[in-house]
Amino acid sequence: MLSIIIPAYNEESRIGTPLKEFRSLWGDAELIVVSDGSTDRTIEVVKKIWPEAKVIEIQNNIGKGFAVRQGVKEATGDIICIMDADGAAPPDEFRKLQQALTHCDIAIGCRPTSGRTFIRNLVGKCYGLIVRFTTGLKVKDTQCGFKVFKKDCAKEIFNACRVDGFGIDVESLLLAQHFGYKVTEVPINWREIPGSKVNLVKDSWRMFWELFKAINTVKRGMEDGRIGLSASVSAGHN
Ligand SMILES: Nc1nc2c(ncn2[C@@H]2O[C@H](COP(=O)(O)OP(=O)(O)O[C@H]3O[C@H](CO)[C@@H](O)[C@H](O)[C@@H]3O)[C@@H](O)[C@H]2O)c(=O)[nH]1
Repeated sequence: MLSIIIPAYNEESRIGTPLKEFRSLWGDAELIVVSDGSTDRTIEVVKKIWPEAKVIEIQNNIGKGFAVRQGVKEATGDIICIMDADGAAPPDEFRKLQQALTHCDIAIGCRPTSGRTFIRNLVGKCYGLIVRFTTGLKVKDTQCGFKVFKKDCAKEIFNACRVDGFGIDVESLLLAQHFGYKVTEVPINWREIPGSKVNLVKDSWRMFWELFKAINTVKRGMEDGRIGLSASVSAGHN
């Protein structure tokens, strides 16, 4: 079974299209939408299109990372897909990531760079370089909002995650690297959808701070034994 987790903050105008598209192809999936502090009709739109959806509503706005962690806790599917609410990833791209899971634990979309504004591209490239330099991660597109995990691996990783904002994308991959999970990047089609919630000034600072925090959390977790090799990897099941 597939669980789809969507962190959503004031997404009434964007979430409808991807929900309709995904429902037509993956209608049996368990959909979990996590909204923290949305002040618009996001939840109504979700319930109208996908009445069986599990909706987690939190009163205050905390951030995408916090929302994703709550969603993963609730997920029961064997495969967990975490995706953005804007519908940038066409639904049939899921097949490519699902196929990749036959030889890895985490498959993440790798987006074409066309379609983004110059400044967004520049900030994204600088952030990516700093991430690779400070963490040794080999992943090119850590921030892609379309990622698929095997269930146990998602549960272990997100249970150890601590950051609440957009830094979760890097923290989860950093933990995957430390636990010894195999990550594959898969080139996917992508549609740039207007209406991003990312504030280039405020969120960039927060993402750098969360990168620093994630590196430290992993380091401390390894020192105190909270973070070690994953149970399945150390048992040789991988
Ligand atoms: N629950 C919740 N969800 C949030 C919040 N902030 C953003 N989100 C959700 O996070 C997703 C990504 O936000 P977008 O508004 O679509 O921004 P984007 O520019 O397309 O995001 C890109 O950059 C982010 C930062 O690098 C990436 O995290 C994201 O996956 C994507 O690549 C959307 O589903 C949005 O609703 C929040 O505070 N709470």
